[in-house]
Amino acid sequence: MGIILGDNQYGKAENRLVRIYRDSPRHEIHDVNVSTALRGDFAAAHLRGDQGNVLPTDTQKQTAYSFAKERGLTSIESYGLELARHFVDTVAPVDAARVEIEEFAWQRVLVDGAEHDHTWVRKGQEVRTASVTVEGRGDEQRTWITGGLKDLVILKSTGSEFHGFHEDSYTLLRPTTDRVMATSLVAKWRFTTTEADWNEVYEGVKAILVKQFAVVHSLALQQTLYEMGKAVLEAYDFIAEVRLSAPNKHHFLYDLSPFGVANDNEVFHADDRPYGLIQASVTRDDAPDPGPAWRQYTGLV
Ligand SMILES: O=c1[nH]c(=O)c2[nH]c(=O)[nH]c2[nH]1
Repeated sequence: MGIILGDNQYGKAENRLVRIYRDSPRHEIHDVNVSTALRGDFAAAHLRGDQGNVLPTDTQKQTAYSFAKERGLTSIESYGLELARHFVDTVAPVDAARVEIEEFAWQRVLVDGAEHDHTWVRKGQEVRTASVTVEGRGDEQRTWITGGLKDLVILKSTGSEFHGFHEDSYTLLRPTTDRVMATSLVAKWRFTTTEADWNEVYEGVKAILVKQFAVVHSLALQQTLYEMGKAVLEAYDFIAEVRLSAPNKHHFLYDLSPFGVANDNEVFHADDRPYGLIQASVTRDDAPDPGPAWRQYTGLV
């Protein structure tokens, strides 16, 4: 029997970094959580404790902070690309680098109706995400970029049905033609370009996802997810695939009949678990192979 080392990767996870642009009185802020991982020739470290090929995770951290100034941080996709390329291009044992980033949004405070230059409140809304994977050097170099969002909590109070489902001897669920539909959406999309107006695309994709959730008359969360992904692919020809994961945040009609009180879809128990977890990927039929685009490091993005 032989024992071999399998897939491995290592890096510094969750560097909390805030980059402030203060070149004019109106400052800009980017509040991110960056994780870097290196893949390559690290067998000696695992098999013999030989660190000769190992760029310390501390160095990866220092690079992440310095690059926020040296290379800039105006979008998480472009910043991730700079970092990932740097590790692959300059560290010989590194075959591939994976950078995963979460961005927390801040909203300018309004003072007397005007946006303040250097004060924000944290937006409680969704977290923006991105991953960049760079493999190989020179002409052989290949790059995969994904964008995304998570924790986008969204609810519609009608326009959602669920009936006609398969029933067996364990089925208790009653069909409904009018229910609350709510989720905390996780969406990820895979780019086929390495150059885009990343911030504009992010806002555009988010707007499409939200609009579809609102306007699609839903016969199931599955159908809504498909329509959301499809609309994104129709709008952006440089996005090849959209992956969606949506917990069905059940709102159960509360039984007020013991009190002789009518409840016509007005009072609900918002249950937190268990929840249906609906996941779907929507892809172009000619999408290029995803390669390592979805090979995760932290699992946060
Ligand atoms: O949109 C839904 N999809 C399901 O698969 C499902 N299953 C369930 O019990 N409720 C729902 N709702």
